[in-house]
Amino acid sequence: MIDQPGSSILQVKNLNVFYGTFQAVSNVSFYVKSGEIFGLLGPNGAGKTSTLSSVEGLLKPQSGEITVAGFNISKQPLHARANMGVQLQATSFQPELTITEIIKLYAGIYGVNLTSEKLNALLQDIKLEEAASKKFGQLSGGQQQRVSLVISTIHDPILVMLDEPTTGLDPQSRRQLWERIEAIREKGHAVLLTTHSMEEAEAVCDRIAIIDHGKVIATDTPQGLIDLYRNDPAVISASRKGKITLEDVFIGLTGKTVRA
Ligand SMILES: Nc1ncnc2c1ncn2[C@@H]1O[C@H](COP(=O)(O)OP(=O)(O)OP(=O)(O)O)[C@@H](O)[C@H]1O
Repeated sequence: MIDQPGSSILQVKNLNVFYGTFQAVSNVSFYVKSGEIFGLLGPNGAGKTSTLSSVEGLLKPQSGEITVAGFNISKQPLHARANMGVQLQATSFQPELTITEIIKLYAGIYGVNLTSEKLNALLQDIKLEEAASKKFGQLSGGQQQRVSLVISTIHDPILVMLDEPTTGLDPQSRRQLWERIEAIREKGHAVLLTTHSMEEAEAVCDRIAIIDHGKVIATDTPQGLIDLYRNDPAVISASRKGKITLEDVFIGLTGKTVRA
């Protein structure tokens, strides 16, 4: 049941994804409002990427309805996709191209008029102005992530989707990326991200959904989930430091077993 979607930019209703006979996503529903950062949390194999790929239109779900900015992803895919920005994996970019060439290439693909002032401002913003002529393949993982986020937001989409955006980043780069994600929220746009970091979920997400075995098992604000489950015996037994954290709630709800 979707409660109070309000001014939702993204609505996902009763999403079901199968790979052959295996059901990876089962009746998943959630919404993301304007000015909201929404996190999908779940153990390995829970169905987060399958959900994200369905929203991105890269995967055709067996059933369910997805609307982005009011456009149905299967009926009006071009309109829906024009309103979203997807952070691509570093391996999606041509390593021989320079940062400048890659940013210009994607600006062209998205039909964005990128003046040299705007390009310089973007490069300054991600602290890569001096590396502008470096080949993408020569950048560190963190630098590549920053370029990738710039590209996903170059056409100023109202929904930005990030699959584990800060994995492998040092604390400084992670903080900087969080600030960039928060700047998207401040514009009144929406962010859907996946993360394995409970710290990240608590630091930047306004609401989260915990997914396990393809199903949403809880949705609330991080603090709301802690308050709701703090007396749950499984959550208390997961607690390590005498106080209940979001990670304790996550382990309490999804179990201690490492997924195959
Ligand atoms: N192309 C595919 N063919 C068959 N099974 C798949 C395929 N893609 C994903 N799966 C399976 O679907 C389930 C959900 O995978 P998914 O990648 O959505 O999980 P996830 O929550 O993103 O996991 P992780 O945290 O490990 O990235 C897993 O059991 C996975 O093995």
